Amino acid sequence: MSNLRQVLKAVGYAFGVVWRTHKSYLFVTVTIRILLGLIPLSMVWMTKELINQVVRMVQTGEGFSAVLTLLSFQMVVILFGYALSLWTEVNDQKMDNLIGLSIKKNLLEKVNRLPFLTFEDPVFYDRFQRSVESREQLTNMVKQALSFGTDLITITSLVGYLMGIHWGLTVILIIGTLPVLMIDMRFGGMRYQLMRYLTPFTRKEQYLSYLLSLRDHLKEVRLFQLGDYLIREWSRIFRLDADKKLDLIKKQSRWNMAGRTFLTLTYAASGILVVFLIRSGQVLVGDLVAVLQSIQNVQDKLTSSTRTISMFYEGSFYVRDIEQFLNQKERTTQETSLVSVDRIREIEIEGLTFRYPNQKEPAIQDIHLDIYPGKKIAIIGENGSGKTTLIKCLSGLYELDSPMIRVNGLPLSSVDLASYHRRVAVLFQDYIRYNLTAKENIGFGRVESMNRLDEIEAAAAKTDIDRYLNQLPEGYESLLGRYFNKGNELSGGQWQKVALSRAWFRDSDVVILDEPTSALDPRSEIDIVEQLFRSAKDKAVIFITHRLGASSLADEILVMRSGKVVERGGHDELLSAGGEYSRLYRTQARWYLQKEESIG
Ligand SMILES: Nc1ncnc2c1ncn2[C@@H]1O[C@H](COP(=O)(O)OP(=O)(O)OP(=O)(O)O)[C@@H](O)[C@H]1O
Repeated sequence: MSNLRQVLKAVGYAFGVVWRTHKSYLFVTVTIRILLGLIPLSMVWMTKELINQVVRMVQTGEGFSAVLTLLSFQMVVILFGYALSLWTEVNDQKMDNLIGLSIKKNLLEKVNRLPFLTFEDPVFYDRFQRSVESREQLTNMVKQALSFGTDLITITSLVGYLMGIHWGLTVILIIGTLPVLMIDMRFGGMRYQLMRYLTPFTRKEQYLSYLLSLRDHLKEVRLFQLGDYLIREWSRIFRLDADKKLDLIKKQSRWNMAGRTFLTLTYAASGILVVFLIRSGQVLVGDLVAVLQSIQNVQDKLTSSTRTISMFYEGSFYVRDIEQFLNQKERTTQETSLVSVDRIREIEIEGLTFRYPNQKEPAIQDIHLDIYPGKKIAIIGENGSGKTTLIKCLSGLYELDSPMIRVNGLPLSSVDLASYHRRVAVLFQDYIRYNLTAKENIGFGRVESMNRLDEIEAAAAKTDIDRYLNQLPEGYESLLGRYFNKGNELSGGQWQKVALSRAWFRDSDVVILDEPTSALDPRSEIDIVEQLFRSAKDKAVIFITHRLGASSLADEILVMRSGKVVERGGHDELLSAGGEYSRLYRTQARWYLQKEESIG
């Protein structure tokens, strides 16, 4: 009973999607299917009339024109049915497009509204993959439901005809079909469970084939000669996936064979019953052909309907996946109580502690920091000490329950994040190298002002990348990267300058940069950091760096270790304190001096 509820709910959901996307499609397609459903009965009736008419003609020598008329009718009905089937195909394709667009768009919009923390959990990616795959199931479900409706009309009309001949024929039909239905339902559920089990493997298989085929990955794969290893690993997973599916199909085939055998036996039983009816003179020869044709027709439709029901059952699990995905908790951006910020005057971080999902230890602990326009802050520390986590929290990527971050005196959780993000420019270590035009690469910093080429050029000039961009074949309209034809590849440092210009182009109060100069040559680094500080006089700048030459220009330096701030202060103050910062600074300075001496 609960299975039936689950199936009905899923079918209702699938139809709801079509109804919302295209009502007129449903009307057209339902009408066609009703007509298609009635065609088999009319064919059976015409066959019966034709045979009886031929028998009469042979007996009396008259009625040839009636035979011809019946034949012509049959021809018209056959052609009409064919035209309707073609029309259905076109309509089904339209529906595929509409549902595909609607579901994928809903999923992507949902992804866009999910809290960033959701993406830290691998289970999310499994669920997303299943939901995307469910799209096809949903389309199939609607198509199958409509064919099911057509089949039901055919079955009801033919069963009505058979009932008129003898009720026993219907009973035999039902007995023959039940086992087939049960087998199909059982395997529908098993197919879904298998797909669920295989999702992480399918994702790994896709990941390995990306490693083997994407240019950025391929460099390392080739040079470390990882090709054979990765292909072996990919084949292992592919085989595991394929073997499991094959096992299920083999098992299902055995059961289907048994079900089919039983069904064929019931067909023979129906035939015997009809022969008895002819012998007792209850039906004519024409009826015999029509009855056998009807039984075969109904059995075919019933077996395809059981497959449809099993597919509904399987599809209902997918619908549940989509529903669960779409019901995930979203970012709190829609609440009307959120306060919009036009300008960031101050950010206070007080006792900020943050733990990633499923992790025992917090990644950062008890951080205190005051940020205001004009202040330049450098964050340094060993790998994994929590620097990036701190700026992710500061950027509002993670929703924090307690008011550990306050913006203009308000907890970040009560600030409209979209308005906050408008006033913050962030550049992460793993920034995006958009394989789009140079104009877009920089313009994305303030997408609403993307047509202000003079400002884009000014942002490019700040990092000195304008000279390079200007000499490209189509200037700022040139494609960057080699992903598309006619793209222009940049060096690592040039990409970083483009990304920095993007951050520059953003009209922000706070600039947050995670190792913004890691790929730059020392000369460019000094120029850019000095330029940044000069032109961002009225902005707060927070930057992470491993190069202590750059940090020496900051007003306040935070030294992090194991998620905590272990030292803080100005460059001179920290140098004279003789702690971690001074040790690191002197080590780096000595290294450069030694290099200089050895060159000298
Ligand atoms: N998504 C995540 N899920 C779980 N743990 C994470 C995640 N991201 C980072 N961590 C852990 O949090 C800690 C701090 O990482 P974080 O990236 O903030 O360090 P970092 O100081 O920026 O390092 P680096 O200098 O190498 O960039 C590390 O121990 C890391 O393993």
